[in-house]
Amino acid sequence: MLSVENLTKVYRTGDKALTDVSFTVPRGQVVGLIGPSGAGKSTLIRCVNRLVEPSAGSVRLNDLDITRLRSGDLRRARRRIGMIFQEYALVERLTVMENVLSGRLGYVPFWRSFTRRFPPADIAKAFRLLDRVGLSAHADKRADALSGGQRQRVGIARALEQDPDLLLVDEPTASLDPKTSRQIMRLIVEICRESGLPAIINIHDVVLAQQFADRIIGLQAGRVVFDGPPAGLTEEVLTRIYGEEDWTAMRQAAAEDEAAEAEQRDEAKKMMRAL
Ligand SMILES: Nc1ncnc2c1ncn2[C@@H]1O[C@H](COP(=O)(O)OP(=O)(O)OP(=O)(O)O)[C@@H](O)[C@H]1O
Repeated sequence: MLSVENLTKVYRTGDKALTDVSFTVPRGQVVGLIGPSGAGKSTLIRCVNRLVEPSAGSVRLNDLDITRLRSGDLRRARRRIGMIFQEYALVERLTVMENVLSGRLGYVPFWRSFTRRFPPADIAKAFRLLDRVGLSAHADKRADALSGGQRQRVGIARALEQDPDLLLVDEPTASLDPKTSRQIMRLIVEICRESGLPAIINIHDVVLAQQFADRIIGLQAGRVVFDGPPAGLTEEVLTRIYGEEDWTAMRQAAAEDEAAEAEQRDEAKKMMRAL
């Protein structure tokens, strides 16, 4: 379980990015973190693994107070926090398998990581994970030969190879088309449920968050202004989070996306009929 208590972050510039943020995420729960640009979503995700140092408050993962750890212990704790990124952060010239195994780098001794000699159990686990994310046929391909959706699947497998107790996911679908975005969100949520992993997903696409997350936390100017089930995201709540103008624009964009997808499906049908 992840427990965030009264988390506050003031950057050196004086920007107050988070104010008194508190919530707990139980095992297997996927939280969609939403809010307008500058609301503090990235800061919150980064404060959890202390890539950004919180100014006050605490972050606990199971029995470990992450906010009190010193460098060596913090490094060990970070191994247990899997991260999935918008731009996948793969090593392009390495194979899919090597990228997944790099999730173990925090665990293997330096000489082993240098020679890339991983224990058989790690390799067996990587094969199982590649199978789970639907990439077993691609294990030996170079990462730069994959599509965006496939790359993100590698990113997911790499995070899981770490044996994490928590997943932090930063805009996982921002570089993907709508259909692939839904597949990736579905995969992340299914995996979290199967393995009892708590997850926080920073996601700007409200429709996608609503469709897949178990719970939504809405940030506005660094404060939690909504914390509840996806069904609770009423117009009034969305206006509270995004303000009138932004929310209208976002719904318009979602409607346009949907229309574009429908058009693509029609085109595909026409082409099939013409064959
Ligand atoms: N390194 C930094 N130094 C100073 N201020 C920062 C820094 N990073 C973020 N901020 C400020 O903190 C606030 C929250 O930013 P943050 O990036 O966490 O928001 P966000 O919700 O993730 O936005 P976006 O959706 O645009 O990524 C903003 O006012 C931002 O300008």
